[in-house]
Amino acid sequence: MKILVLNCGSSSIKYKLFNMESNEVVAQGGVEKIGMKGSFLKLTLPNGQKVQLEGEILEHRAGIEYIFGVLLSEKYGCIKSLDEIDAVGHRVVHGGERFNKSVLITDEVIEMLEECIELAPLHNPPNLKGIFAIKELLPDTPQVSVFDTAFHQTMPDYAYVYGLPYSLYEKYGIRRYGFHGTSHRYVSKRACEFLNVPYESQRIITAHIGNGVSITAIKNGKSIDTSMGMTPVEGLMMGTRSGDLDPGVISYIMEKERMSALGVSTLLNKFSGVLGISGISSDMREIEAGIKENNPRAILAMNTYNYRIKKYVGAYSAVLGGVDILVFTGGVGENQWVTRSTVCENMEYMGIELDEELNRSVRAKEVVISKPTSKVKVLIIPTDEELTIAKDTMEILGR
Ligand SMILES: Nc1ncnc2c1ncn2[C@@H]1O[C@H](COP(=O)(O)OP(=O)(O)O)[C@@H](O)[C@H]1O
Ligand SMILES: CC(=O)OP(=O)(O)O
Ligand SMILES: [Mg+2]
Repeated sequence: MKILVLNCGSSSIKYKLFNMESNEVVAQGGVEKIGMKGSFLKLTLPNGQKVQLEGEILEHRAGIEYIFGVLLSEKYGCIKSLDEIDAVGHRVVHGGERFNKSVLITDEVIEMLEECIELAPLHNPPNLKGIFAIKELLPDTPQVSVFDTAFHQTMPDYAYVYGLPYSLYEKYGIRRYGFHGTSHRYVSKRACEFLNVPYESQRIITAHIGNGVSITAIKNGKSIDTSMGMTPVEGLMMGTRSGDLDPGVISYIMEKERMSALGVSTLLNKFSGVLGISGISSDMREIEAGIKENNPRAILAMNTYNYRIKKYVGAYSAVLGGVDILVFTGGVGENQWVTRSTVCENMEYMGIELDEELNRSVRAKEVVISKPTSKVKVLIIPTDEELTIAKDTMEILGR
């Protein structure tokens, strides 16, 4: 059985084609700069080599057609006919309160997804474009929607409600939803399998530290709190997103800089966080390079970034009543030892004892990085959102 997983963003479409019998990725890549000058498709060949193919890709449907062309091509292809694709699984960012698990996409589901657009105007419209394109191009192929928000629907009301007039929640659904749920679910379960402990009775903190950053408290297999909010800008500091901030600052900036709502949203989402503080880049590898050159703003960006993760670990330890497992994942969580080390520093009081030497020497693989005496097991678990989406898709189709 072959399942195509799509992650449609505003100007990009990432794809992976899985052979579910062997759990293998048979093709992967992405279209970038959709609707812009210089759009292209980048693919990774089975031998790891990367290939870039230029093409005029004006909108999402054309992007998916381009991907199909490559999947079928003699030179880079891996299938002979599109009929070999048994199902398509989509990453959908916002499922609001309507979806607490993955679903088969029907016309009724599409209507509900359209109702969620208001909550995620940046993310859901491109997700829907992908769904519509597949509906047209592969009308007989089942599609499944896997939501970033679904795993967090188990949060208690006191964790998700904001301190605003309750009517705003009733009127617009303004509350915490949380994101990266597919990743938090996958790595928390994987950690328990790896440690051979029952998922249903653990207190787990999962730190997804990538371009977007979020942290989740999981008790007895359920998300009970998470750092992202109604939108993915709340919580930890990220590559380009501010994370937590005094709400008073927003109206102040709008007034002082004569900024519109859209302007301030762009500022908080695209020009803040690590990029905003450092003035160098949103990419942690470049921040590390800046630190080597003693760039004070790179140092400040790194310190702020790590400090905030530590603060949330402490908060979620309180929320969970102690911690059994702490998981690091995402591009930074898997690769950057200094963040893991700083977060775990002086945490012996709550049972975290990191094996410093081991932590420095490992990256991007499943490994326990705490000392054998550590009460809290600290792990790196590389996330795999796409495989989780493919597995959900297969499960929903009852195969
Ligand atoms: N070797 C590394 N050392 C430090 N940071 C890294 C390394 N590799 C990747 N990263 C960081 O991971 C980020 C991307 O994380 P990832 O989880 O892949 O992002 P996305 O949210 O786009 O899926 C990059 O911006 C970079 O900061
Ligand atoms: C929802 C979200 O924050 O996703 P990403 O980290 O992929 O930007
Ligand atoms: Mg990611």
